[in-house]
Amino acid sequence: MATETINEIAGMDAASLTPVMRQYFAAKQQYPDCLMFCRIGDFYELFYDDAILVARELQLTLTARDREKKQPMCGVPYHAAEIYLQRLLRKGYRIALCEQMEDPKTVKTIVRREVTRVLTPGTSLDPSLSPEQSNYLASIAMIGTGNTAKAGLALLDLSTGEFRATEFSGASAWAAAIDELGRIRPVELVHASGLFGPASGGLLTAKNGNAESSEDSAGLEYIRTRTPVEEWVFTGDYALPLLTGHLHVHSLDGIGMGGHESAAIASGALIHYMRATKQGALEHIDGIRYYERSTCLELDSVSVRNLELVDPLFSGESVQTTLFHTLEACSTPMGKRLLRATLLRPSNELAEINARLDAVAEATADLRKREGLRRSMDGVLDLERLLGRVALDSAGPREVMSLAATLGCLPGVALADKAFESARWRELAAALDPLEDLHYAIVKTLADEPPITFADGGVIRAGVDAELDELRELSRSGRQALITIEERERQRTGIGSLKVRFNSVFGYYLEVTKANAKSVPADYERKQTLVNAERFTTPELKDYETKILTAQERSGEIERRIFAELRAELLANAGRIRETARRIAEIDMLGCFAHLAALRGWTRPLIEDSGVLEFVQARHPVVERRMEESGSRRFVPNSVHLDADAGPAVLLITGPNMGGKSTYLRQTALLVIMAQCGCFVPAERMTLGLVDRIYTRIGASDNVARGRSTFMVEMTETAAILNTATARSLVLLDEMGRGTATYDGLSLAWATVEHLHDRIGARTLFATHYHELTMLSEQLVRLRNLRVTVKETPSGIVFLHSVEAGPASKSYGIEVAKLAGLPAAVISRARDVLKVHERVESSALRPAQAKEQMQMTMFTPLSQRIVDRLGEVDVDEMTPREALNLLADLQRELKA
Ligand SMILES: Nc1ncnc2c1ncn2[C@@H]1O[C@H](COP(=O)(O)OP(=O)(O)OP(=O)(O)O)[C@@H](O)[C@H]1O
Repeated sequence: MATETINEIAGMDAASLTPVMRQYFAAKQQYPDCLMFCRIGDFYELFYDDAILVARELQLTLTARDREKKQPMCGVPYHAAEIYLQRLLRKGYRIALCEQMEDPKTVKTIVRREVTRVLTPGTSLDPSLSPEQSNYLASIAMIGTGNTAKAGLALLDLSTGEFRATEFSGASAWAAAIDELGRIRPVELVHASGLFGPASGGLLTAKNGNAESSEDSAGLEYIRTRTPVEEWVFTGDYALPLLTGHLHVHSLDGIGMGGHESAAIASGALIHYMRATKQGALEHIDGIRYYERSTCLELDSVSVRNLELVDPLFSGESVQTTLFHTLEACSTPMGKRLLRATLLRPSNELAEINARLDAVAEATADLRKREGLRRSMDGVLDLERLLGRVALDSAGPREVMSLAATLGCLPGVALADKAFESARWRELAAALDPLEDLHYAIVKTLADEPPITFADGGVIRAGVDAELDELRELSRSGRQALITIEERERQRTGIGSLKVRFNSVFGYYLEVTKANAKSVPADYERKQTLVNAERFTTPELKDYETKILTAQERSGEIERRIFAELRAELLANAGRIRETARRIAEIDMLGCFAHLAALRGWTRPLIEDSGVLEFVQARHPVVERRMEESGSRRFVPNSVHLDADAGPAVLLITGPNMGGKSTYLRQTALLVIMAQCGCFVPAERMTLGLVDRIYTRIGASDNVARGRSTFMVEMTETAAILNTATARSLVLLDEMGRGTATYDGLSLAWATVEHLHDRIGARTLFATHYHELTMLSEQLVRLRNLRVTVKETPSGIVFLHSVEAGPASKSYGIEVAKLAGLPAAVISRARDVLKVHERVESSALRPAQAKEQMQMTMFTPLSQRIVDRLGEVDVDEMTPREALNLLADLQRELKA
């Protein structure tokens, strides 16, 4: 199969190409980064490299346009194209649709073709998107360097019209922006072409999602498509007026972005990109929100992943391990999305958190009002996405009617909300615009059950437009007249089976069977002859046909016009609709928190501005729920007591593998996040001094796939913590240092704990298998040792999962390995080796002797002699005294 590249072929003699191929190459040259879907008749065709690639990705048959098979080609039927396009977009490709701009029937030469739209992952609506997922298109703008650097981010979710931006300053601006992107995980990132590396290649060979990562772009590997655009798009002179012009304001101050130039440039660049990809009217992008990360509890992308807040740690795993799944009991898609966003950005403001908690407390305490509120949202559909579809002109009459159904629920929601007293409920009720005027505008215009499309008419309600009513009457009476004609003609001709019929090619006609053709009167004009029938028309029939068809055509036009007016009215109110959607989302999320609190008996956390972190009898919400669902053991509650100002600041947790150390760490972080979101918590009692940032270093993350060693990743993450944590942060370190030689790891862990304790003073939970670290409690006054407990039984150990004061005495690693099913011989040998190790460590042997003994032990196992002697004796022949003597003998040998 020929695999010439487009460039090679484009260099061919243009005269040797067919006109269609010339059009194809012209389009391809304009959009070289896109897969070119070229409309030819009833198919979209792809050629050359695009054809080869798409045939492979979509498992399509690759054919050829010419005999020598030098022009590979594949195609998808036009009517079924959507499904193929979505599959390619999900894989990160960009697609250009090159359409026929003329009706082939009306032109004699070749039809004109033009690219009418460019589809990219961030600019197309994926119908399979779940309600809670957002489909962010992002852009990043960098201005200045060093301490004066600013990194601006803009995010746009086309499906809802949500448009927001933020900015980071100083030497770490770039890293912070990349981290924010890692948390949000947009599907597509637009950037200036030279931003990520040499101007030639840019960040990545962004073409078709086959991105190559570079050091600079580490942290961006989750973004499927990265799109470089010309540098000038990201300049203030171009992007700022574009943004203010689009949003109809005079200055950045008008949209709350004064002083945030890099954020505004990133936002303007997104508007440019939307226009460049021909996304049509962008009316519903009518505002932008500037947000600050500092008003929230900061969670870096590593923690978001490690704690499985919204996605499971490894893609493809069940979502049941996520906090989002455990907390998701919202009634509306907007509520689900807000919950997800809130988990990623819990609040850091005391007043805000308490306002939410007050509202949740009130709704938790009153079952009747709470259920009333939740029931009022039963019929509420996705207001934001429906609006998005209206704006993109992809909403049909039925969808606009569902929008009306949702709007119809709003007064009920407002009423249910008004039943509550607390400030937040009142604010929400006061601000909730029930949009009754828009509801009325839709229901008074559209029929109760409109058809899906305009083809059959009947979209617009009777009484809306006098001309439409008249035309409908005309076509109704016209149809009645046809029935009368049929009846009359049957009598006149004596042909009982004569029928008046219609088809789109011949219009109305009289049909008689062949057998009756001889009885047809002379004034019938023959239209068509079939095998069994003859079709005729008459001047009278032609007259009615014209009347009916003209009336139908005209009423179709009127229906479309009225629908377009309705759409324009809705779009003119897009801002109000979106604001309302935001309030509904908040009402829904608070109702969901109250529902969970009541259902699961969760308690209200006491939030204050202090260094305290105290949980009494707390449970891990996700693990507990999964245990309940599987009907397995009960979760064992545990307590935490930390006080960064005046009490213990570091908890050092030791204990066996599988003892519950990681669960204890994660549970602490999750409860802090829940509390700062305004949610009640699974604990008997909780007092929390506001946390500004949560840092986690838990287990190996999937960074290894990026080509960095586990140890390197661990140290990079630890460095980030030690460099940026504050006395108000919460630091969780799990098994730090295990990725390198024991003593190196131990020393690093030791120094890290000291640094956290002495210099930073952050509330810290440190789980470790280095028992040596427990000695730190003698030296560090604000460090406490905790241990997860186990019970030793004759058949092995039992995990109690309860956390107690004091260091663990043993690590039980070999017992856990035994439980895991390691062969008995390996377990027995490991026990021998361990004993020698322990003896060497505890004895006063000089290093040389110790080494010698270790080597001897490793290669000539002591136990072998004992095993051999045991093998030789015949137990049946021994007296009890002989057996005891042998046992004493063997023990002596072992101790020697
Ligand atoms: N408090 C608890 N109550 C009941 N089960 C628990 C509790 N804590 C942990 N578990 C269960 O014990 C298992 C091991 O927990 P975890 O991974 O936290 O142990 P670990 O001490 O961190 O182990 P390792 O040191 O090997 O990483 C998990 O399956 C968890 O479900």
